[in-house]
Amino acid sequence: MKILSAEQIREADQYTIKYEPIVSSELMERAASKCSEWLRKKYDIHYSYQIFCGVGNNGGDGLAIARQLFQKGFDVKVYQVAFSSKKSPDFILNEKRIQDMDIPYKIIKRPSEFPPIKQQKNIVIDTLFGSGLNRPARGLAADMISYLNQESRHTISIDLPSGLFPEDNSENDMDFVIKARHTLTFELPKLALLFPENGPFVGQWHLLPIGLHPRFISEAETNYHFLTLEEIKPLLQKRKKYTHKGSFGHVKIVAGSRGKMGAAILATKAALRSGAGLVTAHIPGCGLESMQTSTPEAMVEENSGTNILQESSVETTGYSLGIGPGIGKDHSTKNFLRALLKNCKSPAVLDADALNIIAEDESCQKLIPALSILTPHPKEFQRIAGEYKGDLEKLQKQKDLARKLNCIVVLKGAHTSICMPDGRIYFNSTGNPGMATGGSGDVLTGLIAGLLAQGYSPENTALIAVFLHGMAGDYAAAEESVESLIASDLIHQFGKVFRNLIDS
Ligand SMILES: NC(=O)C1=CN([C@@H]2O[C@H](COP(=O)(O)OP(=O)(O)OC[C@H]3O[C@@H](n4cnc5c(N)ncnc54)[C@H](O)[C@@H]3O)[C@@H](O)[C@H]2O)[C@@H](O)CC1
Ligand SMILES: Nc1ncnc2c1ncn2[C@@H]1O[C@H](COP(=O)(O)OP(=O)(O)O)[C@@H](O)[C@H]1O
Ligand SMILES: [K+]
Repeated sequence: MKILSAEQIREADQYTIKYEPIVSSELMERAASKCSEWLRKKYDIHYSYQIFCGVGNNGGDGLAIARQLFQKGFDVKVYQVAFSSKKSPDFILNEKRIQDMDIPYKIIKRPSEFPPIKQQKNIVIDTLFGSGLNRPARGLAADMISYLNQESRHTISIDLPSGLFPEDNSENDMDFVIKARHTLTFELPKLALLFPENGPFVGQWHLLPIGLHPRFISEAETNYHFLTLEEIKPLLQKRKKYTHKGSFGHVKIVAGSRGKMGAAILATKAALRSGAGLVTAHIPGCGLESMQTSTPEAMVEENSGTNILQESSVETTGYSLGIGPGIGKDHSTKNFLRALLKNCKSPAVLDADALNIIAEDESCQKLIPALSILTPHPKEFQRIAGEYKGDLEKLQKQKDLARKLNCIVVLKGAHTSICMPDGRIYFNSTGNPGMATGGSGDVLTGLIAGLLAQGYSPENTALIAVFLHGMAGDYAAAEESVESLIASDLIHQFGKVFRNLIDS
């Protein structure tokens, strides 16, 4: 699914109006009815609504939502926040409709007119600004936003939390952005909804399709995508009858040190459960017994080091390598990694301490095979890419790094972003906070290495693995809870994930 800019979304609205064709007020009516349906599904008739409208089309949405809820018998109060006299034509039309009905409607011109916010079974609908915001909120609008943030316990924003720009908020004044519990956004996700720093404003967001013209969307150019099931399903290969273990590649997990063998075991098990034909774990001697006992399906190759990985020759030809979980940063491990990378000619997966080591050693970065997949979490990313001010700058640094190293950079977190060397970025749609638990990254490393071994391109490997990993997290959380989820649970869910994706 594409992520478009505010400008492109405006064009998509206009294109839909012209070529569907549909009059703009009808498009607004359609958008509003998606919102009121969503609200009615979630909140029963005992809930009341206080709807705060600006004077543009976002405010127009608010007026139409108010009318639709009122017609269904809900207790609705509507407020126009008169921060400007320039009302949009569709706002004026909907204002007229509301005034012709018996819906309580007040115009707020100054803060002393702010109404009390009902606390019990009451929803505040925020339609002050949507994608038309062109400067930070000031004056009456800013005061209204502060007041609602202070008084309302249950705010739902339409299209965007008012005050938030759809992409770049680096120059915004975040004191004057609505803090919503839910954001109902139209048709396509906006970049700002995917940034962790905007989480407190956006709350949980939901996509409501409003039937923008598919031709415009399919022809629109963008570097940003939202990764959904529809994109992933066609990428998956079904196993053929006359295949054998040699058909599914050989993974080598290079991982572990004393006290951190769990990382190696999790990555190895994940590689096995990803469907790789063979998996070998290259580990320090201290891990031999635990690995063989916990994971009898894997072969073990003992490093010359007892407690850490140190210089020894490792065969890399014919393997998909997953390097880094739990290896530490000992001087001898650094030398080992350098020699390993020098030797390795095909794309590998680099994670955890492998990334921390290359972060400190620029010359080592040049040894990373082209189209390798790097999987830093935000702290590891900062070590390699340097400091950044906000999430937009972080994204730019991610692009710079992917281009510089000619690698795929998977920046982990909620909505993990996957950046290709040419600058395309995919944001993941699966996963949940239950996955913020030690070892879940190691599982991802094993899964990526396992898919890579089976012949998926590095690009498709990264997309599929991140999506499946999150899906496994969602299944695990649904079966147990986000609180109790541990990394091994993810591996246990791989079976169900594959079955649902490939066989369905
Ligand atoms: N036909 C359409 O184009 C559709 C538009 N829709 C809604 O329309 C919204 C966009 O509407 P608009 O473009 O009218 O803009 P908004 O309603 O988002 O913004 C309101 C107006 O306020 C002004 N403004 C911007 N920043 C301001 C500030 N800081 N202080 C004071 N005034 C400011 C702008 O000139 C803008 O016209 C979308 O977010 C969506 O909610 C939906 O109804 C779907 C259909
Ligand atoms: N809040 C969250 N929502 C979705 N996914 C998350 C969240 N927090 C963490 N994850 C996922 O869990 C994994 C954590 O990886 P990482 O930080 O490397 O853990 P570890 O090093 O302990 O294995 C990543 O794949 C990340 O995307
Ligand atoms: K809004």
